[in-house]
Amino acid sequence: MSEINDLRRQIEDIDDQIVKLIVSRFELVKKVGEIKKEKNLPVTDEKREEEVRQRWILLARRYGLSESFVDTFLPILFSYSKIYEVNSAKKRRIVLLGYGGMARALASLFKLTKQEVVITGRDLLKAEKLSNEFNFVTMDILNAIRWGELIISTFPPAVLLSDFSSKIYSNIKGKIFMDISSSKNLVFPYIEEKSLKENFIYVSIHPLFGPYIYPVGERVAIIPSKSSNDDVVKDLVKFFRDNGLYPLVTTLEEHEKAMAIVQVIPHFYLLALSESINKLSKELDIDFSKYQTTNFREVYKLIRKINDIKDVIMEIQSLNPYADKARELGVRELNNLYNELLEKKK
Ligand SMILES: O=C(O)C(=O)C[C@]1(C(=O)O)C=C[C@@H](O)C=C1
Repeated sequence: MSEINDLRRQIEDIDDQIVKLIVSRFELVKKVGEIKKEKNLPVTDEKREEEVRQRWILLARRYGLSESFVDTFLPILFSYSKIYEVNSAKKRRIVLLGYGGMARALASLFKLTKQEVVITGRDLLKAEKLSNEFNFVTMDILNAIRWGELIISTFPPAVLLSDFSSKIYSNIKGKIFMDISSSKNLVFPYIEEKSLKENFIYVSIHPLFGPYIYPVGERVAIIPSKSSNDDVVKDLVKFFRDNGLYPLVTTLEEHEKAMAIVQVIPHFYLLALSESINKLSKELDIDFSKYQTTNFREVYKLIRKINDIKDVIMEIQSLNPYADKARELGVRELNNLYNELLEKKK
């Protein structure tokens, strides 16, 4: 036993050093973040991440560490580096409409950059619960939009198109309003028209990440409308960059096409895959959880994630204008593969 204890003491010594070294690394990363902010550069530098990864792989080979350790550890290290890199940004009066997962993700970023945030919605108790999590403030909707300067709605499309939201649109003259819908085909023209009529500035955004906190370095698509000019867009690009995201200015059409590729098809396959796995395991009467391969574990993680946000996923499937085309193609490709494999058997 004393031998184990002795070894454990040595392990603890090494842990002390690892933690100290990681913190020293973060201190340096923080300085990189300050320079990037001065130079208006985004937090994420994918090219540099690949360079760092290649160095780590060489080191791993030299010292006999498995490469899979590198590929598991480095993404975690990078994601925490990015949190350290986000500094306080110019203070804006931000109103978050809604208190779901995406509101929480955005609130966590605004906490890092020390923004002034009011969280509101139809249920003020729920709004208050989220506000308390980040030490922000809750007000009723009308007071909040009177106070705010940037209004970010996390409401679903049906709410954005309702009389309830019309009341908001008619009380935000001169302010910037953003929605975060994944499919914008219905809501964009509707809010754009409202913005021209009610004299507010509409810029549609789509955070390209899920409802997880501290999404530093993730992308956000920005879609200008007829009521926004170049200065507003430039200001928002800087705003999102300073708040730790990677802004991408695009058009409504390009956005919807891109989402057909990166959301509609993958979600469609994953939902079908989820059902197929469940049904086959029942039919064959096998508890597959005992037999998870590493790849299966990754795939199943994704399946669980998308099942958690099934409402949003079904909404995208029904609202994206290219969804029918994407799904038809998806089914056709499955059939082709099925036939190809059948042919091989003959
Ligand atoms: O070198 C940089 O630019 C950093 O910000 C540091 C670092 C890292 O942790 O090594 C973190 C994030 C970037 O995406 C790339 C690399």
